[in-house]
Amino acid sequence: MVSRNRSQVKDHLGSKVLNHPELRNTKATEYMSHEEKYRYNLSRATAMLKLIDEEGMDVNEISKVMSHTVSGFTTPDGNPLAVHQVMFVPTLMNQADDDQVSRWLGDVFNGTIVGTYAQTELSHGTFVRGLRTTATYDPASRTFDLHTPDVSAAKWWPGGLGTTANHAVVMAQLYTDGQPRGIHPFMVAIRDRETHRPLPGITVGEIGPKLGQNTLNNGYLLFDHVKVPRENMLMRNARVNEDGSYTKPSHQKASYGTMVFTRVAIALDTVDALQIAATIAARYSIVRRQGEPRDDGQEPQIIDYQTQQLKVLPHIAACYVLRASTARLWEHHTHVTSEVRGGDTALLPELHATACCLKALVTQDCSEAIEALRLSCGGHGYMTASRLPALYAYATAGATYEGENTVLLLQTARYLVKQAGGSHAPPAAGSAVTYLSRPADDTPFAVGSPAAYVAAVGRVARGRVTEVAAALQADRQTMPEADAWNQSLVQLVAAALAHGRYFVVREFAEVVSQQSSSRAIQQMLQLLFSVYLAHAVSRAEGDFITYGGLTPSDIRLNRRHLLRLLAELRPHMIPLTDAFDLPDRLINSTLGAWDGDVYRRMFEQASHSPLNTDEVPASFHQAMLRSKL
Ligand SMILES: CC(C)(COP(=O)(O)OP(=O)(O)OC[C@H]1O[C@@H](n2cnc3c(N)ncnc32)[C@H](O)[C@@H]1OP(=O)(O)O)[C@@H](O)C(=O)NCCC(=O)NCCSC(=O)/C=C/CC(=O)O
Ligand SMILES: Cc1cc2nc3c(=O)[nH]c(=O)nc-3n(C[C@H](O)[C@H](O)[C@H](O)COP(=O)(O)OP(=O)(O)OC[C@H]3O[C@@H](n4cnc5c(N)ncnc54)[C@H](O)[C@@H]3O)c2cc1C
Repeated sequence: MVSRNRSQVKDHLGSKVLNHPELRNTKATEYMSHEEKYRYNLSRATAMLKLIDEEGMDVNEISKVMSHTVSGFTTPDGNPLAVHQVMFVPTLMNQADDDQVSRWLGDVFNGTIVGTYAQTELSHGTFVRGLRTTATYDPASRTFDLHTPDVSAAKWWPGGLGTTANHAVVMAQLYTDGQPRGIHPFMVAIRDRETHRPLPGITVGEIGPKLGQNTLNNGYLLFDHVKVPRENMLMRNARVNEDGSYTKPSHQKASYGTMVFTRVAIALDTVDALQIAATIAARYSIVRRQGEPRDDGQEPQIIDYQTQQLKVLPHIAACYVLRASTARLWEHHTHVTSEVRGGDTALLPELHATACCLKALVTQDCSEAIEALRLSCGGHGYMTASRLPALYAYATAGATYEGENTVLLLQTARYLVKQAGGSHAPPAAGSAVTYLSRPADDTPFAVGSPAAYVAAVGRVARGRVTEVAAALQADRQTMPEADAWNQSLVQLVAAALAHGRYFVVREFAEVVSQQSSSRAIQQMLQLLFSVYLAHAVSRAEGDFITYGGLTPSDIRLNRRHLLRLLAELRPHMIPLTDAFDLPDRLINSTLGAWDGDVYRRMFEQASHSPLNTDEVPASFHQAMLRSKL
């Protein structure tokens, strides 16, 4: 397959799955049992993997398939092979050495090896250094002894581990020569390739129901002194030689590379979920009429209420703005990864800092936005068939997995305060933090000027970062580092989010300025940007007064400006969501179909309820009448 960008891959696969003999026909899964749902989603995930294979995609393109637009259709209850595709395969590609890649990859691609990424334990997820699974090297047998010291160190959460995977990349504390060497990845067979039974010493199973995505097939895993050959430690970065001598990786956190990649992918993908939710809410807000009839005798379309415009329209603008910045992050990741593979890790700290704060900002914004969009659909938004609950469950999981958001924002803050204090290597040209070492942009604030808003967002970021850096510095003189850090946690998180917001708006400003193909498109992008900026100010008015140079009068003007902009955007709402180019079957919502035939669809989906099969369900007689209540 020729190289395509992510959006082309998504469109291409979208049309392929809609016409694929094993994928095109869907079933409603709401009334299936846990086991039936798993079987249905697994068989579709497998058909999808075959399709990817037929398409001849390379590993980089496989990760693009993660697009929620496509995977939400193929595996509506969660893809049991997602972690295989998005974490296991990339970990092998990036952390196994060339010999190991050639040893395993054939079996991975012919489906003999199905894997997961087993890092989190019952008692440790965030604090990776605290993981307690051990891998102790024995030079005599040239094996590692993998062991779970007690139940709190059981691996817990890995996707696909429950009943699907037969291999895992296990992150464990390495010991050689009696010395702890930190967390390292090991390729471990956990189930027999033929029988799929757990191998000796392995205890494995599924962890049970969750808020959503119940067929991700998350699992638990314990090791009772399982012997793993030396050649199964992934050795692209660190090495253990036969005699037990140990070679350190070129970068201390080289083994955390998969997490950086997945954070970037999650940020991109959560915007897909927001686009779907925004399309559903926009279409429903046009169809739905309710209230005192107007002069034309019709009840108003709910989108004509100002409050409804505020609930829906800023999130459509956010789709455009966040799509652009996450796409830029993806490009940046691709570039830095190739540098790191070539041995140059100079750009890694900033990539890590940016990936952490964008993953956090995007998943937080998108999950809040999807919930607001769900509420904007009133009672019907609460129906499973609206798809909005599942979209929320998907987006909010992204706020926790792959690094809990607060924790990731603190990683970004750590980088920012070091930059502000000059204790980090100076940023490279084009870095996203150069503004911290320059005087603040003093462009005066003016409603109607996107450049003035961007400057104000920059002043907020700069003000937040420099203020907390100074507070931290002062506290460090009087108390231990951990206490000083803890005294500033809330402000550090706010500083990292402000930095993330500045990154996002600068990237979009560039997109708008570079758009030259059509004046009309540029004007529309400007309008979307203005809505996003005015909404951002309205959500953080205190910050814009405290750090951004806005006066209370500017704040009042901005509130009015935002409402005017929403009225201006309102006639474009449907074209702007149609432009996401989401076929009805990929949207899969009673409220969000293109033809707006909402009420017929709602009745149609109710007909699937098993409680409607008989006029009087047997359960009624069994449970109520017999109990003579
Ligand atoms: C919170 C973390 C980052 C702390 O890690 P720790 O080892 O304790 O950090 P230190 O305090 O020792 O060192 C900080 C130091 O290291 C740099 N750094 C940290 N991470 C990276 C990285 N990935 N790449 C480059 N550099 C990194 C950091 O910048 C500091 O540098 P200094 O120069 O300032 O010293 C860590 O524990 C962590 O990442 N926790 C989150 C755990 C997590 O994300 N788990 C994911 C599990 S898999 C999953 O959830 C799958 C989901 C399914 C799906 O995605 O579908
Ligand atoms: C759907 C799903 C799928 C997952 N898939 C996988 C997988 O495939 N593989 C895998 O290995 N893992 C997986 N995970 C696990 C996931 O990565 C962890 O749950 C996540 O990293 C958060 O860690 P935790 O659960 O330890 O949260 P905790 O760290 O216990 O978080 C609880 C609270 O403590 C706070 N907190 C913790 N540390 C700090 C700190 N230093 N400073 C300030 N506040 C702090 C957090 O902010 C949060 O409010 C999955 C999780 C989910 C929900």
